Amino acid sequence: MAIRELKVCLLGDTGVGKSSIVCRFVQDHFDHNISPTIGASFLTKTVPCGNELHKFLIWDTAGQERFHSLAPMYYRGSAAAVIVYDITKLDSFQTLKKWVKELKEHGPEDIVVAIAGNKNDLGDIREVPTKEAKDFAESIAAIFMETSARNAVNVEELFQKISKYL
Ligand SMILES: Nc1nc2c(ncn2[C@@H]2O[C@H](COP(=O)(O)OP(=O)(O)OP(=O)(O)O)[C@@H](O)[C@H]2O)c(=O)[nH]1
Repeated sequence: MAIRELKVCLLGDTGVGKSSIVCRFVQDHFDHNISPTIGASFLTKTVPCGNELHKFLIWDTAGQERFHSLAPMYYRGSAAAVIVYDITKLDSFQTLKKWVKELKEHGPEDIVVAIAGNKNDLGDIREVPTKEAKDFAESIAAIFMETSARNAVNVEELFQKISKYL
């Protein structure tokens, strides 16, 4: 079976759950005490897609502001970017919009953008309405999903969608 390599990077505010999403996807594991990423980390996972195998080469970037300038190294050359916000933090949705703008200005022209509203297990303290995020995603032709790395909701599905798009 042919193996296709797909480079994907994760972007978004610190603490939104980028590493947790990757950890759920790659290892099917969740860690309440996961440490903030320093610089970036790299993981891979291979999944079947039709007659092919898709090998995701995943760059999980650090969301802390001091690492912002490193991000272009990871999104340049990426086939897809997953931009993550935390549904319980309106600020993280504003940060997501800044990432969308930066990708538009400096990212690869044909990059597939997926928006993930993470921590949807915390719906009772939600600050970002689903409709607002969905409408925004539609306006930029991005994939949209609300996920929970903790409860393994829509994480696999998110990467499957990206896989199909690519
Ligand atoms: N309730 C809940 N907590 C989550 C979820 N995903 C991540 N967390 C928690 O949120 C915190 C931050 O998660 P990380 O995965 O380190 O966030 P990050 O976006 O990678 O952060 P940086 O590495 O600093 O950019 C941790 O305490 C996680 O356990 C989720 O789906 N639900």
